[in-house]
Amino acid sequence: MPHITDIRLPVVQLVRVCVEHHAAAAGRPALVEASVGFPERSLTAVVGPPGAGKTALLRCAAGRERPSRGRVFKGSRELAALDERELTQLRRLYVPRRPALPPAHTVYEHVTQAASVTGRVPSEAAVMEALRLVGLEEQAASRLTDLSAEQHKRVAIAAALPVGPRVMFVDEPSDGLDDAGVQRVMDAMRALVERAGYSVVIATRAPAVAAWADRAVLIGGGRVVGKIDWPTSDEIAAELADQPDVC
Ligand SMILES: Nc1ncnc2c1ncn2[C@@H]1O[C@H](COP(=O)(O)OP(=O)(O)OP(=O)(O)O)[C@@H](O)[C@H]1O
Repeated sequence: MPHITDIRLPVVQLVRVCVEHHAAAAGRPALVEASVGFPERSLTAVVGPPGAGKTALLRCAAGRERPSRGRVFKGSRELAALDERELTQLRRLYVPRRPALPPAHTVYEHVTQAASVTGRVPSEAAVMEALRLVGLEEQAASRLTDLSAEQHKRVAIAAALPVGPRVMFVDEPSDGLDDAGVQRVMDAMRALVERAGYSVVIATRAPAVAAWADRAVLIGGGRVVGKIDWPTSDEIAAELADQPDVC
């Protein structure tokens, strides 16, 4: 079992992050003084109701959105100090709710091409290892059009693997999937943690999905309102229900 201790340096850390870009339209800031760290070799679920700020938090952590205030660190370095290549690497590690994949490509071609945007073409061994980690090595030659929504999610995760830091942000991994699909996607993420030492961060509305994680970070109304280690679905649901200002 992986251990979470607060003395380990987080792979990525947010310190009092505020996102106010759309505050006027939304009626409130997307994030308010959100502080959270994501330790290596761990699966963290950011969980809360619709509009709570989960996507904003993951996008800030992945360098896709610049906070209005506060700081984001990758290891000991602030994102603002990273060069463009390092930022591009980090941004690729965010997998959106519905990844758009080019239909004409095979799985192998897509992972190779997607990983090459940072300027380094991954070796065949690195691509096959990424596909093995997400359980798709036998689909390497399949066209993306022939795969299911669940397999698309795993391809999108694999495409982020061959280059870059060992951290991964997956927005709503269970969106649109049946129970078997959720199981396969979560198994793939658990493999990244256990077999490759990744810090995997997911955003989800569903306490039952968050219960797969080593730690649940509860978010409501743009604020981090709680953290539960080794959470159960019931504990998460109860804690969220107790929050007066959760959305
Ligand atoms: N481009 C935008 N324009 C206007 N408001 C926005 C925009 N992006 C985010 N928001 C607002 O910021 C807040 C947080 O949104 P965010 O998408 O981070 O929430 P979420 O918890 O991921 O929600 P969901 O579960 O529905 O994906 C919401 O109030 C949302 O309406």
